[in-house]
Amino acid sequence: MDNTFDVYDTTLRDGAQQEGMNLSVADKLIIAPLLDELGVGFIEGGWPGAIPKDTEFFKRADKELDLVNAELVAFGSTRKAGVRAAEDTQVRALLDSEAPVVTLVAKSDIRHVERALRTTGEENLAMIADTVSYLRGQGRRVVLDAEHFFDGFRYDPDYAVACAVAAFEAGAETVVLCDTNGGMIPDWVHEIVTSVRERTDGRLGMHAHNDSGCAVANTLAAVSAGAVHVQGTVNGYGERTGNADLLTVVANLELKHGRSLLAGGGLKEMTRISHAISELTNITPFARQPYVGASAFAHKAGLHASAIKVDPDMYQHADPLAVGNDMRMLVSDMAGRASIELKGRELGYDLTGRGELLSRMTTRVKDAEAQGYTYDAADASFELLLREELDGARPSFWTTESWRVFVETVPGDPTVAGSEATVKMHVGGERVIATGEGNGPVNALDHALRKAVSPTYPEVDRFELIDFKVRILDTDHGTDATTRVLVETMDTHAETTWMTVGVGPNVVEASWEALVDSLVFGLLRAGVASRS
Ligand SMILES: CC(=O)SCCNC(=O)CCNC(=O)[C@H](O)C(C)(C)COP(=O)(O)OP(=O)(O)OC[C@H]1O[C@@H](n2cnc3c(N)ncnc32)[C@H](O)[C@@H]1OP(=O)(O)O
Ligand SMILES: CC(=O)C(=O)O
Repeated sequence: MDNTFDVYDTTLRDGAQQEGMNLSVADKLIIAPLLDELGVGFIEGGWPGAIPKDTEFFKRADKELDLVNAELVAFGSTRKAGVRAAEDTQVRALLDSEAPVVTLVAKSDIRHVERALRTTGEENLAMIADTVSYLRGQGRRVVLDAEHFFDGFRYDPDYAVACAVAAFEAGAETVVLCDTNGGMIPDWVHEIVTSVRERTDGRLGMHAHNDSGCAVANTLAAVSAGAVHVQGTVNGYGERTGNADLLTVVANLELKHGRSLLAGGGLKEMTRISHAISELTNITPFARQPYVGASAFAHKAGLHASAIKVDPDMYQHADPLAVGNDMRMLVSDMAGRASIELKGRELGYDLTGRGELLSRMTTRVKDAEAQGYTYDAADASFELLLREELDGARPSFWTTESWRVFVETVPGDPTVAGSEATVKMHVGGERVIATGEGNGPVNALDHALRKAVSPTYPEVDRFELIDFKVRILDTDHGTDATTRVLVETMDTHAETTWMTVGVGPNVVEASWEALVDSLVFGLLRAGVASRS
């Protein structure tokens, strides 16, 4: 048996079956080269003949894609019952796609054959054999996805194995055992794959869905039982709870089993490619995704930080750089001096040997967090606090004398709804009074603040507020509860973002604090000197 190991990506086919995902042909043409760059061996592009967009994708892929590492695969089903493979329109569409590899889905659970296909077990075996040998005769490499294999095997092992044997005898290079309903657990998978290996000597693969939460573990169990082909999707996209996350599967096989699977050392590109594909699918990346998630190597507990200071391996199962990710320190009420020191280092401040300062900072962070501040989400506010401790005073570009805001609504007249804010400040050596209008009080304050400071600090015009989150902290206090506001700001020139936090007895006061800090931090980061 050929023991070459296949990494087979089905993001563009099974991944696209995820609720809410809608990939255009153009999206697929951008994602395919990213998968190729990752170094997978196979890219399943879709089902030509069934889905018009996929037919179009293969037509354009033939001309527009220049894959270096991967073979393009067309997916489709075996011929229909009672029809010759050569006359089946779906099979014809697979050939017309010009893909060098075809993956056929075939029923391998006798109950599905009889109840869903409404045909006999014998005819289904003929459908598999005919379609595989016809495509082989047309010069295509063929993989067989044995649908519902595990459930089918548990019900009637002889029939499930007969489907695999029919495919091998007709020339399929690999039979992929599919946990289509995703309900398997690793020990069942290991036992079944082992048993199938005892009954056939062809190449076996694994295609797992995540309904039991075990898709990655099931894939690894299949590999340890002898499977030599793994299927999955980037970021675990897929129908219902998704497919096995191919990134996690491959990272585990490379880093724990010591195999080299991705061409061109693609492992190091994994985090970047995962996030680039999230952008294209328009699905927010999952922060806690193994290996590539933003939180995958983020440490919050003070005790972890104190050991990490000695050696990062003490609290990390793998080197984040191996998958193109990075270690991050989170500062919160769980921080200790080591957390502050490491966070400072991450932000570019060497706090080695500054024991007293670290103790003061730790106390300030814990006290502020007890009031509702949250620094693990607001690095910029943490840095301002640190600067204050280091310089002996908070960074300052102006002083605020007062601000006020009022809201006007006339019931029944939506044109009157609006807010107006006035700020009185000392900026650039002058007393400035500025007003701003907005559709709400925070918007009006933001306008007034910028109007007051931008003649002296025109840099603020490039700072854009891109996200604003409000959280009521004492939910049992109703309208007089403490409010926390998180503001995300972007420097449109530098294309960097930062988060600031404000806490107050109401949303407007909390917002003011977060807004002021966002501009102050932006000016500091842009290297602007105080002109006050
Ligand atoms: C487990 C998986 O995820 S497999 C991939 C599933 N992906 C998709 O279904 C997406 C693309 N699907 C489609 O566009 C459509 O469902 C199509 C074109 C495939 C079929 O649509 P229709 O022709 O309208 O068929 P309909 O939905 O009525 O029934 C499915 C037909 O496929 C047949 N069929 C189902 N599985 C198989 C199979 N493995 N081999 C051969 N025929 C099959 C059924 O028997 C039924 O045939 P019938 O028309 O003779 O009754
Ligand atoms: C083939 C496939 O997608 C499945 O069985 O889940």
